[in-house]
Amino acid sequence: MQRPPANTFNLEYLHEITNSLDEISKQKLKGVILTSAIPNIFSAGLDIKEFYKPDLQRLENFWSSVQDVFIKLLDLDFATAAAINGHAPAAGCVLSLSCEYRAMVNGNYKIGLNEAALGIITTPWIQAMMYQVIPMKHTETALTTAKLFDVDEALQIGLIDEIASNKEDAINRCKQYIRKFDKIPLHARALTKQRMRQTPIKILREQRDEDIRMFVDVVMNPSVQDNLKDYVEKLKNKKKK
Ligand SMILES: CC/C=C\C/C=C\C/C=C\CC/C=C/CC(=O)SCCNC(=O)CCNC(=O)[C@H](O)C(C)(C)COP(=O)(O)OP(=O)(O)OC[C@H]1O[C@@H](n2cnc3c(N)ncnc32)[C@H](O)[C@@H]1OP(=O)(O)O
Repeated sequence: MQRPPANTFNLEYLHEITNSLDEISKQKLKGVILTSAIPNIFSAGLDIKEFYKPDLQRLENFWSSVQDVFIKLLDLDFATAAAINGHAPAAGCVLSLSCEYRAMVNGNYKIGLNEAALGIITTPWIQAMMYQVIPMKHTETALTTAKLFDVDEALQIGLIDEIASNKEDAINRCKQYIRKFDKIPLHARALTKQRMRQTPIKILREQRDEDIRMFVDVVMNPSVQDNLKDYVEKLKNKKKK
């Protein structure tokens, strides 16, 4: 990912990602590694500008595009791994959860889902993605407390699989993970993966419209807009301090 300054997802970038995923799905690949070209930030999540004082039509398109990206990512036949070379809050964390394996670079980085702190409720398919990786009890506590984990904590609860010393090491660990499937029939691997992931995929496919309505309702809630206003200001003012 290379969308400075923080690899955030706006509508256009989501379309680019969808096109790339369509492209790679046609190729006979062993696996894909998601990482960031931006030092210290894997992804800062969704672009807050998309949902602060939004245009309604664009907001609906935006969430529908988020759904598209995750349906495609969860459903990829080949192995997926994330070399998390920096902060991965919110949708940055969800992106890594869509992969089968996560190596995170050691450093003063945070990963987790902090939406509740903004008054936002995570949707059922995202909750399912998290409790397929870490136990339900940890998921509930993490989501309700808007917990952002440091690297050691993330390893301890299983939110990441390994700690890497740097980006290259993280990528090498991802490659080693992908090589584990060299001798496994592709079809068997792909179907097993699909069945393991059927909960979030099924929710996403069957409840798309309801999910969009829920998202729009949450975002347009006046108290959420107030929270977002403060949050945007806080991010802007960070540099001035
Ligand atoms: C709100 C969603 C609404 C409804 C959802 C409902 C249901 C769905 C539930 C879950 C779905 C999945 C979740 C999605 C929600 C999100 O992803 S919301 C985004 C949440 N992200 C964050 O809270 C991260 C905010 N950023 C940071 O904490 C820091 O930037 C970070 C620790 C990542 C890096 O810190 P640092 O290295 O110091 O860099 P800066 O803070 O200086 O940032 C660099 C520039 O990037 C801009 N920026 C950072 N994050 C965002 C962002 N999310 N959107 C837009 N812009 C962002 C920042 O302003 C700086 O810009 P500048 O250089 O000043 O121009």
